[in-house]
Amino acid sequence: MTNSYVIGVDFGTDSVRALVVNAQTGETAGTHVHEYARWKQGLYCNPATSQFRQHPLDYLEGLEATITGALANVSEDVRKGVVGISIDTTGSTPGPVDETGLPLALRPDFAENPNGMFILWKDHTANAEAEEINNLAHHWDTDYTKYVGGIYSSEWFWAKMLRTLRVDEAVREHAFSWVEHCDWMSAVLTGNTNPLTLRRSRCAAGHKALWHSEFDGLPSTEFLTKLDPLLGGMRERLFTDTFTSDLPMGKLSAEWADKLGLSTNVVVGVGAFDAHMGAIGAEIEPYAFVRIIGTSTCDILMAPNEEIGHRLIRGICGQVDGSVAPGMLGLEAGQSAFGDVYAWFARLITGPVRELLGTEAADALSKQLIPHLSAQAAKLPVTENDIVALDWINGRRTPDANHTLKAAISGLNLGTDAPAVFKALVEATAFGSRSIMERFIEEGVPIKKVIAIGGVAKKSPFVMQTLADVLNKPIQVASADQACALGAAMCAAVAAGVHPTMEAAQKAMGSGFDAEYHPRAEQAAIYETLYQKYLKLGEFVENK
Ligand SMILES: Nc1ncnc2c1ncn2[C@@H]1O[C@H](COP(=O)(O)OP(=O)(O)O)[C@@H](O)[C@H]1O
Ligand SMILES: O=C(CO)[C@@H](O)[C@@H](O)COP(=O)(O)O
Repeated sequence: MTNSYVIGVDFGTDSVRALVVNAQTGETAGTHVHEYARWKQGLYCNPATSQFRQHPLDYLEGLEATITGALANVSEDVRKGVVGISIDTTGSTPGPVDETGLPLALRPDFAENPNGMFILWKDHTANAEAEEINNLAHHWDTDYTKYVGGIYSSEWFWAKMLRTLRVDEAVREHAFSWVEHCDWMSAVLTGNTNPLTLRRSRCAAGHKALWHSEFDGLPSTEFLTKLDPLLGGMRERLFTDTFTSDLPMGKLSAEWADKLGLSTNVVVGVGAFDAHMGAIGAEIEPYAFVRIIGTSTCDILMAPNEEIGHRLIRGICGQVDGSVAPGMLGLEAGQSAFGDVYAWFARLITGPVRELLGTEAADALSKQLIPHLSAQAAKLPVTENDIVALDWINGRRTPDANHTLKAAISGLNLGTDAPAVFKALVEATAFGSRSIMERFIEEGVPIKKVIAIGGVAKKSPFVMQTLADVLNKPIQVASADQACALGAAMCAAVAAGVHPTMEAAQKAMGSGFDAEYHPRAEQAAIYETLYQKYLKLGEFVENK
């Protein structure tokens, strides 16, 4: 049998990667990673106001660089054998586009305007708009938030669009429609970016844009214009149908086939979010809880529609038929900051070093800091009197989204040193994870196993052991270094017809697990007490 190959492209927060994978065996034939040049310089962002924007040129450059890079050293047989490409991205990361589907920032008049760019998932500039959406939805005939946990978040599509239309007259005038990053990227490869006809992802639409078949698609025009007359006509300029990622978006355009050195017969699959395709790559199965642990966490659970579909799960990021695999309910939750909590602490320490001793010293320190703090923190005993911290440094995504919340650290004294604070921060991220797990269980969704993927899961045995102790459950870490890109490749294999179902693609292409963390009974018992303290501190901060 001749082998066919598929390409999975994973657009993360800081970088994008592509994997060329044998669709029969799952073996990697080529890979390439690219960092976003403008993002790396901090352009168009202002962390103090929670503004995080990404320029579409960063994405286009990354798309070309990663695919050509991943194909650079493969044989001619492999290149000719490529039959499909699928893309995942972060989300909700929407941007305004003109009538041709061109992101406004690609027009000369918007080239430097952050409001014409993609609004990254972690941008929380639309807190007020999210609150308005919640207030209106909770008093409307149909509560449009019911399938997204009952709370709309400022990380999502409508809040970001509404806020941008309000604050920027030029965008208001020129934004014909809006697209999610995952939809635009896949559309670009097909050459059809027309916002009225490109195939929109079920995953993005259902989890972030309040799309549901029960609502005949998006919320009604009455609802949207009541929210703000600025949204008048927008429903018609968006979409009614949505598509699951087993389906093709189209075929590679002549322009991109030429750029990438591939054929125009290559199928481009419908896009989805990184976490959802990552869950496929991590061989998700019903009631497995897959945690993508990196800058943030995104937690994905999949359950048969007939078993959970009738139940509304409170405070999560949505339950969407087909957001992971067709025919299954995909449930999403997560933490707005996980590794970002550690990154913040590292910046706190390296910041003055950078100013006083220069970049070289700060960079050298920065490289070693988290591994060093982890090693030191791992030596500390776990006691009931330890420092307790909250992980809400970028607000709380779940349970019960609230991005106005802030983090806190309690229990410091003159003896507290950096490893002790770092340990408390790691525990805080684990307690945040525990509260998500508890919510699923309280709502009647059992968790049969925990699987982890993502940078932190791969890099930090200390964090993973702490997490296993706090959850008091074993955690399996998927072997794939790039589980999201591998999941995208599996989706491409189904969209291109190599495998009939996601399950079949997982079976053929999955790479299993290479580490397992087991809870340590002594620490797990102490963490029961510390978790109660975490909940109490959270209650205090939330209600003060
Ligand atoms: N050794 C480490 N231990 C714990 N966290 C780490 C370590 N190295 C990096 N991180 C964290 O990993 C996060 C990046 O995760 P990664 O999965 O690589 O990226 P992304 O979230 O963009 O996909 C950063 O927030 C960083 O603080
Ligand atoms: O929220 C989602 C998906 O719904 C993620 O895209 C978001 O957490 C970003 O993930 P990363 O931490 O950059 O991997």
